[in-house]
Amino acid sequence: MTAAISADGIRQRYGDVQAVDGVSLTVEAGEFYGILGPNGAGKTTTLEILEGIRKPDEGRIELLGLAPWPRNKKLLPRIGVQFQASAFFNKLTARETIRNFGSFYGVGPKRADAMLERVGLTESAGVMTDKMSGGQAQRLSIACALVHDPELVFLDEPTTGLDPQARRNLWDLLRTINAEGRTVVLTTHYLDEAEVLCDRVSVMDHGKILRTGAPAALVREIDDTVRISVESGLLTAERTRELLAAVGAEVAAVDDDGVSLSVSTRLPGPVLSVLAEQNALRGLEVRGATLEDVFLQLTGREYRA
Ligand SMILES: Nc1ncnc2c1ncn2[C@@H]1O[C@H](COP(=O)(O)OP(=O)(O)OP(=O)(O)O)[C@@H](O)[C@H]1O
Repeated sequence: MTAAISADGIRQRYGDVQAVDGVSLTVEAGEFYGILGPNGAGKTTTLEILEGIRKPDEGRIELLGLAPWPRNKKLLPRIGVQFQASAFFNKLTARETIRNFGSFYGVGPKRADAMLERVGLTESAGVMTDKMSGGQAQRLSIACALVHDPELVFLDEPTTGLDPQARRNLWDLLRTINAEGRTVVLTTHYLDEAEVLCDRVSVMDHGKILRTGAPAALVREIDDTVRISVESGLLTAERTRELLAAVGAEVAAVDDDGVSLSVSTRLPGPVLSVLAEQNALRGLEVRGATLEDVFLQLTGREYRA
């Protein structure tokens, strides 16, 4: 496969903050690629640099084989960038907005309206953008990014703030966009989103990419950690740690979020025995590792989006 994007040694500093600290990555053509990290990890800055919207302090980028900076007009029809919903003119309808975006690329009103239909907004075509729901606005912003049929699409946290149903609907749309052959690069702070959508994901924190791989492969790499949860309040995290240490149980982490007490371990047997002896099995759930555990292992702290 040909690389759609290759970036090497990107750095960006804002005053005292090293927002991007030596990022190198490759996105293959046709791939669904995710940059996953908590707020402030440096995802948006990285994305803007890859798109050619922002000049990095350092680093080399090739986008579809060309340098995106200084702004390369040849690239613009080939890439789609999802604008944040707030970038719309409030007093334009959805139809006027998509037609406007289409006109930037020489796309006529018929094709622009067809894109509105693609994202399920035909019935809301006459609604002013400031009267749209969060899900409708996100769909419109994706439609605007796709109106000129680009081969590479960048999406910056496209499902943030949506309710679960609206998120699932958007996931279906994004899968289709990718299945049609477009390369998709998405940033997200949702672990489940990265797990469900992405062929490969880069886990990012404090401006650095910590690991890149298929979500399932990243999870497998951390050696089958199992997460055992019981109701919070049965045992404190501290007491649990003491009890587990007393029997020599190997645990990666013990955490109490006020709802559940969770223990991550490679060897669930001794942990379950200790909890059973303490009569602390109410609400028991045992599940395999997820990207959350990958993040914990890579950073030593719980994932907080
Ligand atoms: N224009 C700016 N000026 C100064 N600091 C900035 C600017 N943009 C971002 N930062 C800082 O750089 C760091 C990375 O921000 P960035 O927006 O790239 O992260 P992010 O992972 O996309 O976070 P979020 O999910 O909150 O958008 C943060 O500490 C942020 O506060």
